[in-house]
Amino acid sequence: MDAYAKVRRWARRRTSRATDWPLDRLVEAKGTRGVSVILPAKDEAATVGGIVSAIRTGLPALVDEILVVDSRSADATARVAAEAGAKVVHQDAVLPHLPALPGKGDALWKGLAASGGDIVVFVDADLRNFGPHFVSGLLGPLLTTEEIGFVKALYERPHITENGVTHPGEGGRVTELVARPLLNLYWPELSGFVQPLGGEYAGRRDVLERVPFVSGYGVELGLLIDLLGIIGLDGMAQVDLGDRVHAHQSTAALGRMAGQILLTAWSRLDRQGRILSSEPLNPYLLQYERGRPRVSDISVAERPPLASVARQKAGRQG
Ligand SMILES: O=c1ccn([C@@H]2O[C@H](COP(=O)(O)OP(=O)(O)O[C@H]3O[C@H](CO)[C@@H](O)[C@H](O)[C@H]3O)[C@@H](O)[C@H]2O)c(=O)[nH]1
Ligand SMILES: O=C(O)[C@H](O)COP(=O)(O)O
Repeated sequence: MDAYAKVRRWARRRTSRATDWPLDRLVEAKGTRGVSVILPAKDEAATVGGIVSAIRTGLPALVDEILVVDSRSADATARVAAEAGAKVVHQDAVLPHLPALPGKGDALWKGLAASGGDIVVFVDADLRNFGPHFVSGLLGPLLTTEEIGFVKALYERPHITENGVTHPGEGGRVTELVARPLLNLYWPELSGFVQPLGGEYAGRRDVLERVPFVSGYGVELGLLIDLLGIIGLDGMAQVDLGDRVHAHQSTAALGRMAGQILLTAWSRLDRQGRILSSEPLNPYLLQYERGRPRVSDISVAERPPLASVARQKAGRQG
């Protein structure tokens, strides 16, 4: 039996390219719906301004709100983003009655809470080759196909070394070494997503508010798995955006990211009743830096579906 027949059928039906979605068609399809673009940003002063400007000047008729969530930056991220024309909120200032949590997933969830669009696009703030097609491409299937509730980007990912040497197709190490094997093991229906960990995706607010957001780097894997349970594979699509160039993290940092992704997968297996956990998982990771041991806390917490949280406390305007 061909285990991937369903995935191939889905991929044929639900994969498109950014060039399939011309702007005039999208603006017409948008109608009166509001679109918010949310950028989680921790120390991204070097890139966030250019991305905000490109969205603001390139997609004035398509994007109603650009929101940068300053994720405890130590640099000028907030100022640069505001000067480029974004609305900026600090991660810990949104829903401040809740205990603060660190991490990208929490920044996204706070962005969802503080934004107002009917359709929400998430874009990483460290992209080096951003163009407006990142946003318009993701909006294409959502604005034109009622049954689609979530759209994920796919792209080619080079690995660029510190000396500037480019290795085409070698980016996405955690994707290839951890996420893809995990998905194929336990959720093979999701194996058609070419970039399951990519930070660029979009969804309908009413869909995104029905799923939890893992606080750290497990957020993308958690969303895919949880959305599969809510809207099914056919409610999801992917769009080819071409190439994506971003800032690479060290191997040790990617080890901690991989740990958070494994913890997220484990929590979903547990929730789905697919494992019997007799003792709590160890939330620490022991790594060796040039032979020297270093222990990191890689634990992840979770935010509940936003719909279950009092809306008036979200700090929304209007
Ligand atoms: O505590 C944090 C950490 C990161 N970020 C931002 O999140 C985005 C992506 O973070 P980054 O550290 O650059 O992640 P990558 O190494 O690029 O990891 C990839 O894989 C992760 C795990 O799935 C995804 O979350 C990322 O979007 C994806 O690009 C960037 O804008 C960061 O500034 C935050 O807002 N808060
Ligand atoms: O998605 C991933 O696998 C991580 O972001 C690592 O990507 P990189 O290997 O391109 O840095």
